[in-house]
Amino acid sequence: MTTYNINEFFETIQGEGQYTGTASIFIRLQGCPVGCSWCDTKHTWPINEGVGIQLKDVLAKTDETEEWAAANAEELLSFIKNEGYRAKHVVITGGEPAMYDLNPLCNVLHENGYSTQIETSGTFEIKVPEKTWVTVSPKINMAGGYKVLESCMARANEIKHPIARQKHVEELEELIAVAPISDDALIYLQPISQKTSATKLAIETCKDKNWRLSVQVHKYIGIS
Ligand SMILES: C[S@@+](CC[C@H](N)C(=O)[O-])C[C@H]1O[C@@H](n2cnc3c(N)ncnc32)[C@H](O)[C@@H]1O
Ligand SMILES: Nc1nc2[nH]cc(C(=O)O)c2c(=O)[nH]1
Ligand code: SF4
Ligand SMILES: [Mg+2]
Repeated sequence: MTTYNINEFFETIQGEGQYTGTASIFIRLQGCPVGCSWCDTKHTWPINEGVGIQLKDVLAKTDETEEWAAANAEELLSFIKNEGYRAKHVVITGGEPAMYDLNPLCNVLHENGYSTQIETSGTFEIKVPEKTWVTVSPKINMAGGYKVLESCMARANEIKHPIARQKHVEELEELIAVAPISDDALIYLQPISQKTSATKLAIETCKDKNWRLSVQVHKYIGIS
C-alpha cells in the first residue's frame, strides 16, 4: 500500500495559478532533492527517519518543522472528513509530490467527490489520474542537478514559472522549445518572493507574450 509522508495538512484558499481563489485542502508531502535557493518550503526537504509523528500532530502544527507523519490514502480521506473541511478541491504539493505514486490518493479523492491538483517541479515522472490538474513549475539548473522531464512538460495543464531576472524568462522559452507543452496549457509567471523588480518583470513579460501573472495571493493577505 502506498504511504505518503505528510508535513502539512490545512484548509485555505489556493493562492497561485489558474485555481487562485479556490477553497482548497492542502496536503504537503515531505522530501525534495531539487535544491532551489529561493524555495519557500525548505523545511520539507529532508526525510529524516525518526522524526515521524502522528497525523493529528501534523494538523496541530503551528510552525514550519521537518516533522512528518506517514499516512495512506484512506487515512487522509478520513482526516479530511473528520476535520469537517468544506473545500472540495485538494492541492497536493511539497516538497516534491511527484516522488510519490499519487494515483491511489487522487483516485480515492475523486471517488469521494473531490477534484485534485498537484504542484510539481517536473523533475520526477508524474503519476496521477487523467482528471488531476497538473501544475508544473519547471526547475531549470537548480543545485540538486535534476533535469525537467519532457513527459512532465507535455502533461502540464499549466506551467507556473518563478522568475526574478530576464534569464529566467529565457530559460523557460528554451525549455519549451525542446520540451513542448500542450496547445491548451496555460503559462503563468510568478515573481520570486514578492520582489518588486521581479513583479515588474513578470508584468511586462506577460504583456509581451500574452502569458498570465500569478502573485502568491496568500502571502499578500497573510494566510497559509
Ligand atoms: C514549494 S513548491 C512545492 C512543489 C514542487 N516542489 C514545485 O516546486 O513545484 C510550490 C510552488 O511554490 C513555488 N515557489 C517556491 N518558492 C517560491 C518563492 N520564494 N517565490 C515564488 N514562488 C515560489 C514553486 O515554484 C512552486 O510553484
Ligand atoms: N494558499 C496557498 N496557495 C498555494 N499554492 C501553492 C502553494 C504551495 O506551497 O505549493 C500554496 C501555499 O502554500 N498556500
Ligand atoms: S522543487 Fe519545489 S520544493 Fe523543491 S526546492 Fe524547488 S521550490 Fe522547493
Ligand atoms: Mg507555498
